[in-house]
Amino acid sequence: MSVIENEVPVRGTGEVVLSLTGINKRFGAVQALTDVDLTVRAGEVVALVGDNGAGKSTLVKTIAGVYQPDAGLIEFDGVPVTVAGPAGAQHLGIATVFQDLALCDNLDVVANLFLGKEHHLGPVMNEVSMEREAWRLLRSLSAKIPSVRIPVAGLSGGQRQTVAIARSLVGDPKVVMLDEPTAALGVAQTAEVLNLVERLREQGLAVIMVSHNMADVQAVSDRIVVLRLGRNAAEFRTEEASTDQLVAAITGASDNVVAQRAARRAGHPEGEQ
Ligand SMILES: Nc1ncnc2c1ncn2[C@@H]1O[C@H](COP(=O)(O)OP(=O)(O)OP(=O)(O)O)[C@@H](O)[C@H]1O
Repeated sequence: MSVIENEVPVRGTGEVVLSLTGINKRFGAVQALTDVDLTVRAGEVVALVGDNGAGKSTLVKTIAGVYQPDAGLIEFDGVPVTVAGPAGAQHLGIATVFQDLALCDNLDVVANLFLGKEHHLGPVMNEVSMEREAWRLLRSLSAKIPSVRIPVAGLSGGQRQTVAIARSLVGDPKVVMLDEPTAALGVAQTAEVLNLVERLREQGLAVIMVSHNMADVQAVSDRIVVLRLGRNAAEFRTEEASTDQLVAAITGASDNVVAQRAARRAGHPEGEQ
């Protein structure tokens, strides 16, 4: 098995890649999202947090093209876009790793990575090219996968998450959304997955990570966006947010001076209050 050099494309960091303004989404009588704003830059990890029912999944699915917003603006690379279905999201360069990972247990790592996007050489699949690309992707994530020719059923939870994240990189996206990537993982595997998130940031990707785990969020994100009852409740620079402040913002006990100041500070340059 050949291992080629680790070519990792690094994009310009700091530019706004994805921007959502005033997003609204209603399901029948339920107003799931009300005037939600979200911005993600290249080389930035934004954690999306909130209690059950806060609207995180609805927002992720709206960005992923699964739902169409009732109102609001989505801009990708500064251009207003309509994310017309999951294929439209993929075409724009928005990849999503959903919680169920949607891996085919009986297929090997290579087959899972390129499911539906197989490389062809004339009428036959180009296994050599796919295997080479599989190793390149896994190495770009510093992933610990022993072989790309074993069925994913034999992999650990962390390795399965690794394969799902590597698969999201096929097609060279600019935005990667991770829905609860460490749910149900042990301590070591969680650390492994958080390392992958760091690698995504290093590659200049804009990363949105949904998580209930405040320790994970604080370990790996640059910014934390809190949703509550379908609205923006607070936003923090991660290094400025204490766990107490986060919990207060999530639960709604944030209508106190400390959390409001933190939220204001996150939205303004230093010294500008
Ligand atoms: N397809 C749907 N049909 C009807 N209501 C929905 C649908 N999807 C979400 N909702 C409702 O929208 C609101 C937001 O739900 P959402 O799943 O986005 O929250 P969440 O923050 O992801 O919660 P969790 O952490 O439990 O996954 C909830 O009141 C939910 O019941």
